[in-house]
Amino acid sequence: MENIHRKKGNTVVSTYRVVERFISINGEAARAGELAVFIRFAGCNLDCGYCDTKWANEAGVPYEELTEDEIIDYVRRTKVKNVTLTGGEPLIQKDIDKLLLAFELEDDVRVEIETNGSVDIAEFKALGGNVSYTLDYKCPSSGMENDMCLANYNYIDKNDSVKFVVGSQEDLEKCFEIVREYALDEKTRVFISPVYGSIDPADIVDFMIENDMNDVKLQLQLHKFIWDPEERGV
Ligand SMILES: C[S@@+](CC[C@H](N)C(=O)[O-])C[C@H]1O[C@@H](n2cnc3c(N)ncnc32)[C@H](O)[C@@H]1O
Ligand SMILES: Nc1nc2[nH]cc(C(=O)O)c2c(=O)[nH]1
Ligand code: SF4
Ligand SMILES: [Mg+2]
Repeated sequence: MENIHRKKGNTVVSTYRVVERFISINGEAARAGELAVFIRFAGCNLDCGYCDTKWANEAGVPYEELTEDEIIDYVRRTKVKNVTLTGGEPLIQKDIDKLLLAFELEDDVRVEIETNGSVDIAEFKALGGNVSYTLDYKCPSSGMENDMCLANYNYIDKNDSVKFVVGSQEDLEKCFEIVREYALDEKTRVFISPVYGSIDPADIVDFMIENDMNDVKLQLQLHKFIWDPEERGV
């Protein structure tokens, strides 16, 4: 993303394009059901056919330009311990490494990054800290499968997750193949989630049973059951 800076005295500080920030329960992955504070950044390098947040990726989307201090101050004021950085694609935001380092000083918070699986996470993992990565594997129906950075499976651990958002039997078969090829169920948490409204979750369960997928979890996006699935800020 384009570099944006703001001056604070003589110091130039980075700013981040935030399209929405809100408190909710996390509807997805390892901390599903727990309170979380969300920071959603503008812009994405992919264009998944099913994306439920396309609006955040549009060129003219309104955004706030927030500094690290402003983001961290907001998170502190919420008193919520789980922070989800999402988008758009959080890991293509200019200076996101600086924001992650700033979060390291916050002892009480756990940061989760929802990332699309196309960005090499090695340099971010090397920063350490209280950060976990929820990495999508973009299945065939997303149209973005060729962009996956498979080297990421060398860096993930049990504090991270790989999520397969599936919309078809072909997606399920690809999920099975990738989990097996990279032994993902031994290295990390694995979630299978339906593309909302595109596949019956019961078909996912049948597939899991038929293929002895013991160490993966079906995950339905909780927020889409609690609120209108089109609603923002939840
Ligand atoms: C909107 S994306 C933003 C973060 C990042 N760009 C990514 O793709 O992981 C957050 C999560 O929502 C999932 N998602 C997007 N549209 C969806 C849909 N229609 N049904 C189910 N999950 C969806 C994505 O696969 C991803 O796991
Ligand atoms: N409640 C809620 N939980 C979420 N977990 C991941 C989300 C995302 O869009 O990345 C999300 C979201 O948009 N809402
Ligand atoms: S990578 Fe994430 S934000 Fe980007 S288009 Fe796909 S689902 Fe949407
Ligand atoms: Mg979402």
